[in-house]
Amino acid sequence: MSTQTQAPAGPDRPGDVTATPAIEISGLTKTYGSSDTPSVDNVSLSVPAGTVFGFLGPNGAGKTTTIKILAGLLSPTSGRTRLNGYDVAKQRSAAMQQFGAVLEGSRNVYWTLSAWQNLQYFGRLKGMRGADVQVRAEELLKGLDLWDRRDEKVGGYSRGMQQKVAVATALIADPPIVLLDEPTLGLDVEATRTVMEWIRTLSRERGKTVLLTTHQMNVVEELCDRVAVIRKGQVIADMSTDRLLSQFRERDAYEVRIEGDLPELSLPAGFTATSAEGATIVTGRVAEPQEIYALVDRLREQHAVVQSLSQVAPDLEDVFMGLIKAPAHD
Ligand SMILES: Nc1ncnc2c1ncn2[C@@H]1O[C@H](COP(=O)(O)OP(=O)(O)OP(=O)(O)O)[C@@H](O)[C@H]1O
Repeated sequence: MSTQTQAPAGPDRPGDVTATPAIEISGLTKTYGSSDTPSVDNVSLSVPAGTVFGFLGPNGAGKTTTIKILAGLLSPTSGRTRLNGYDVAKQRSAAMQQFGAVLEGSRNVYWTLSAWQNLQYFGRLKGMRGADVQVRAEELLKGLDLWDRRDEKVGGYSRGMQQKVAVATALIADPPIVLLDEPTLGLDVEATRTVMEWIRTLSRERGKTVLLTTHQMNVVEELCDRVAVIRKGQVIADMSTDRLLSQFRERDAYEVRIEGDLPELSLPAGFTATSAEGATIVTGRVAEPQEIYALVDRLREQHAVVQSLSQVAPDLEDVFMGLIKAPAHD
């Protein structure tokens, strides 16, 4: 007689992080109410532990819906999501211990409480001991430059400070997975930098898995190891960030800055000139790098003084448009 081993109740292979993806989404579909069209349509993705994964797509593509399902805030119409091997629907309590989340509009923060009170409240809610919450809250508030204003109500903070409190709240219980929906939306340059440095530290030094959505190309470029692009609820690309960027660098535009106001310049097809504060900016796209040298020669023939030549990185909208024309996976 043979003995059958029961499948473990937790992750498929507990402790084996290489075998269990941190985030696993299989055939996920969500149709809201009586809508005919699914907002998330048979999405499957696997995010290895320790990765910063960019979940990208145009407005209304289905990113927030997917994150809300991962966070257990919405039920899918069909399909399955697992966090560190724990099924979000069937092993809810264990799955909820695996992540912290920053959702749109800092909804994981109480505005009438101070930053300190928010962290105490959410730490206790996550089952932490009071003494541990105090230590962790101090570490987070100091790290995010909020310590001096920890006793003020979050509602009175600037948008950047509120977002930093949202990040701190998500990290209070030191979860292995961090879900960040537009973590830098509406932040100024300095606050964006702080939040980005934190995300990088979380991944590189603390081994966390980060899934983030963003519309900012620099965030993708600087932080993400891998990206998936979703459009109309469907994944149209799932590849390394390097591959995504190299594919689109070829389509990059160039910008040549010329001394003086010279809108009458004769330019090759595809280039345009605009005046800008005592200078002229010539922009356009080239198929071959040599074309840019031909442009510069032509400008010099017209006695234009070239001050600078730079490549303009594509923005994410360009990337999405390119992917729609040429879907890609690797
Ligand atoms: N509560 C809801 N009820 C009905 N439809 C919804 C609801 N929430 C989202 N949707 C619809 O689902 C689709 C996907 O929305 P979702 O917010 O997930 O997109 P997104 O990719 O996060 O967009 P954005 O970048 O603008 O935040 C959209 O068509 C949206 O209108």
